[in-house]
Amino acid sequence: MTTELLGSIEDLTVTFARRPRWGDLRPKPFTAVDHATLDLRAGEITGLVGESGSGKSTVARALLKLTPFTGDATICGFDLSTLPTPPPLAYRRTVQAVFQDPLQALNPRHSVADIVAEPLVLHTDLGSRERRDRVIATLESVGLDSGFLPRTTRELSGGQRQRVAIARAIIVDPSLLILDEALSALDVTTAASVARLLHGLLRPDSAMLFIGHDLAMIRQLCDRVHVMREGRIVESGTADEVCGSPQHEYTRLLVDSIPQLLRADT
Ligand SMILES: Nc1ncnc2c1ncn2[C@@H]1O[C@H](COP(=O)(O)OP(=O)(O)OP(=O)(O)O)[C@@H](O)[C@H]1O
Repeated sequence: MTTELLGSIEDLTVTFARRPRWGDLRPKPFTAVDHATLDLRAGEITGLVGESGSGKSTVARALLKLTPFTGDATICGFDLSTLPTPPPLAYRRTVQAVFQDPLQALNPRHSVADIVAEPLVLHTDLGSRERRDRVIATLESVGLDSGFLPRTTRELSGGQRQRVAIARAIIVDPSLLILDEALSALDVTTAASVARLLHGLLRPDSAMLFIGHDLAMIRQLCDRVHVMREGRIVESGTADEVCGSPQHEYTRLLVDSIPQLLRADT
């Protein structure tokens, strides 16, 4: 089955200036992402997996226009190389992101109602009544009821906070949702239930980029997978291909580190 291409990223390269050793005065270029090429397809969750420091978050930051890059990237018709920084509202509505630590991303003094409604204030001209209805419906879609509206994020569990972060990201119907280690801080059961929720939230005309280091979770959740190592994508394929018969030695190491029970084809 061929699916519509929603994002096309070719030769994405991000270079930072870095002092190689303590005391070095001159920073040297360090390539965090090295000619990464990947597609994002409508109706699919694409996984980006690799060990810590392999460049996954830097790919996400480049797609959000938070870090400069070279190469070509077109997301939902937006050519990122010509898009200004910061990107226009239309792009920020189209591409939303959820990160690992919702406490950092969500204002701890604001109520859940205000946090989830904020993108509606920014991106739509809905009145307060419509906004409230939409917030309640979106909270329900992530498994939270209206009792959460007055609470602050400090009063929530990690899983509930991450659901609030997801509600805030999806309330404006983004075409691409980037999840950068969004489940990594959750316990296994909560992570599994949020993963099921994400699967249910995927629309046929939207895509998700799921970044993580847990290949077992990636296999359960994603349609396609790209494996990153030291800034390069070393292997790409369907989740079953990559996890079931890994071709690259590094992917084999990742697969071998998954407990047997999770690896078994079920
Ligand atoms: N602003 C920066 N300046 C210099 N180096 C950076 C910067 N941001 C990231 N790096 C480096 O780029 C490399 C890739 O970092 P990145 O955060 O993308 O890795 P990651 O795969 O997402 O890791 P993790 O799983 O731990 O989040 C790392 O070596 C990191 O130290």
